[in-house]
Amino acid sequence: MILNRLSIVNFKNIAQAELHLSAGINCFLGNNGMGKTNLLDAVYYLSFCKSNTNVIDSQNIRHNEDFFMLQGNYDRDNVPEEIYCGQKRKQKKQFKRNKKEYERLSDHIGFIPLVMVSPADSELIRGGSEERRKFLDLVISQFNKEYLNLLIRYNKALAQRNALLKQEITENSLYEIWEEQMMQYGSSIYRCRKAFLEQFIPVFQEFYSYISSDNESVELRYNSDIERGNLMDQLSSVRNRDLILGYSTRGVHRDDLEMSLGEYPMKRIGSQGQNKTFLVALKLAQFDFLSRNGTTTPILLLDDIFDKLDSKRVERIIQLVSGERFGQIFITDTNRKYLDEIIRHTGNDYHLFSVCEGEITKLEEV
Ligand SMILES: Nc1ncnc2c1ncn2[C@@H]1O[C@H](COP(=O)(O)OP(=O)(O)OP(=O)(O)O)[C@@H](O)[C@H]1O
Repeated sequence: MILNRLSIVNFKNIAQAELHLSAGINCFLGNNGMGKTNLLDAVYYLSFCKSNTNVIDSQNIRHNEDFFMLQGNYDRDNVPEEIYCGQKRKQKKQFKRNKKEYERLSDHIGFIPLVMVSPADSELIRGGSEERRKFLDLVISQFNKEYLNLLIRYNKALAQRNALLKQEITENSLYEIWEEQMMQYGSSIYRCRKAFLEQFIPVFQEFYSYISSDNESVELRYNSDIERGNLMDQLSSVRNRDLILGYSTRGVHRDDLEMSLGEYPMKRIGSQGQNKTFLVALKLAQFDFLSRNGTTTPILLLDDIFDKLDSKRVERIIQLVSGERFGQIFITDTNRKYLDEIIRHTGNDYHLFSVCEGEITKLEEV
């Protein structure tokens, strides 16, 4: 998937931009607060029909303006595709593919596959288990449509059981209906997560080793209550305790991915650079997985990922993403002098742009 041309009007601090992009690496350089992330967010928007940072659509309209407009002209395996998004204040957004408006935005999601790595993703490591389940669910549901259904059904049964617990109902038969469903859907969710991780973990480890030049060993371990035995039996055995707590303490809604560096938890002992490497390796493994299981190579957005990484690791990441497994890449950085040099050494096609107070200008390569 290649974004050849991007037009932006009034999106956040970008008043107007018309960019012709490289099919290889596109690098956006500028000081803090200039609009680099906003530009990547515009690319993200055209894939996911929403901003990665701001959930309220109208807040993405440039201050004191009435609308924003984004248009991307893509090459999807040699087929041209035009994606348009228009948002006026107090109106529903318009989203069109080749000038035809989508009836449901969900029909578009997945059509322009994209993976973004941004500083906010550090929650994946530092945050609670919910962040990691969200990550698993997002990646799996992008290629397995049935998975989303399983999650919906499981969550419904869980909500019903929790409602009984909150009302302090003690009749066993009422619980059993929902506990059976939690077991049935939960076991299927477990199998999907397990199968996904069996493919995902070796790729993640391969990427981490490459970026860290084999200096550290990292692990990802999947933990689930399903592995402790029959879920229905477990739920019935903890029912009295759950009644006191008012929520369900067993099930796949508590699954977690244990992340470790050597023998210790990553979030406790990892340095900032090691955490960043871990995160980049996770997201690149997500990219690899989507690429293998999807119909076209995703676009990769790397927002401000080089902060806290030493020059060796930056170089390894650039080498990795400019290799055959990756496609078109967008990178932001704050005027890092040697980034230009590293990219030039890869021999890939690349464009450099400067971003200054929302104005984007193409820089000539030296
Ligand atoms: N709706 C809006 N209208 C006008 N300006 C906006 C709007 N939303 C955000 N901004 C401005 O965009 C700027 C932030 O841009 P962005 O996050 O892209 O910066 P950046 O270049 O990525 O910086 P950093 O290097 O610090 O990450 C801020 O100055 C903010 O005020």
